[in-house]
Amino acid sequence: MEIFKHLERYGYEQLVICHDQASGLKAIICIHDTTLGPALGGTRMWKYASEDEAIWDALRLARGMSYKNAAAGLNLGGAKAVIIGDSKTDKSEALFRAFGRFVQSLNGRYITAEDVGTCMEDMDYIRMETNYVAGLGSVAGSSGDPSPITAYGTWKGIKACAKEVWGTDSLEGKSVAVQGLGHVGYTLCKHLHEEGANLIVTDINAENVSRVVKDFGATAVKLNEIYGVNCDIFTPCALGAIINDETIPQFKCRIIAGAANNQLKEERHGDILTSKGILYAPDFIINAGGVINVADELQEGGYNRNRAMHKVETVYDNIEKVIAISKRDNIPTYKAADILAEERIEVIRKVKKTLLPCG
Ligand SMILES: NC(=O)c1ccc[n+]([C@@H]2O[C@H](COP(=O)([O-])OP(=O)(O)OC[C@H]3O[C@@H](n4cnc5c(N)ncnc54)[C@H](O)[C@@H]3O)[C@@H](O)[C@H]2O)c1
Repeated sequence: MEIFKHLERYGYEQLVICHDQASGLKAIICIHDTTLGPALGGTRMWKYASEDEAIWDALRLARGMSYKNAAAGLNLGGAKAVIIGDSKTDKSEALFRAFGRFVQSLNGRYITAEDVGTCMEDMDYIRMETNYVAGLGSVAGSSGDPSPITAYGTWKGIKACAKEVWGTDSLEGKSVAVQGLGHVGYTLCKHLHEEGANLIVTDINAENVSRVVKDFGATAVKLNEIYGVNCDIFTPCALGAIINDETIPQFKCRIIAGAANNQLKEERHGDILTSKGILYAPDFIINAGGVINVADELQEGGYNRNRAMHKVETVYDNIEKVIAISKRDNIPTYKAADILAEERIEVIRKVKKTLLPCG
């Protein structure tokens, strides 16, 4: 494992190995870039097959957070932490408090939050040792469940895509195929239905399907049929890697835009979508509502839901910016999304440091 070569190549700042024998804590905190501000990124708890796998995951996810936060227009850098362990059996107060002390030791360079395998209660334990944690369960004024805000931002992002493809951002009469009707998918269906879109839906959970059929008059299809249905927009809100060699030949839509993370199985699948004339809304741009929501807790005076909702509307503008860069540089949108983030970090890095006298 050539860690320093990798850190140098992608501009990483810091990799922290955290160990506490008594609680069994084995964690890695990776800070990718703090040009824009303190590095925000969740703590993942996972049964990694090896220490190398955990380190690589922390590196990959931290860099992803720099891009997500920068492109969302947040004054935050990117980081991620991973705890090696089984989230079903290895959690304890001591483990999260030990981890909280390591977060505190970074003195605000890293702000943590929940992620896969961790929950708000775990964040409450971390908070006993550090203030550098967002998304708390027990603290009044915390940002709470991010899903409705993510759904709202995703809806705005879909509208920006529609504007590009059809010249109007109205979704009235458009057919939208939604895969996954959980926390985000359900609320997104509500927005789409209220705007007059026709919904075609699927989910492995039959109850979730029935609810959307009943509440929004959606048409249900079998799990594997969702990719090939006749629709204008395909909206993945369940799993990653659903844009792949098997699904691409089935798509009949003009737009793929949804909240799911890591939708492209491989980058080349983004190139294929472009060659087929399908507009792809890069996932980390369109699903930024969750991080925008939690980041609002860090503002002076604490969380303000109206302000978070207002900020999430910029997902529309960010999709427009991605499309503009994609046209400017003649590149697929997934690459344009990276460039949007990189350009913002570079511009701010170069702003002249003028002396600010205190007092
Ligand atoms: N919740 C957020 O704020 C947020 C923020 C950013 C990204 N995301 C991403 O959006 C997606 C949805 O998040 P969520 O919070 O709604 O999760 P969720 O677990 O509440 O919902 C996911 C839904 O997908 C369904 N599903 C799982 N496998 C499926 C399959 N093979 N076919 C069809 N449906 C399937 C599940 O039954 C569930 O109803 C995830 O990929 C998540 O990582 C969520």
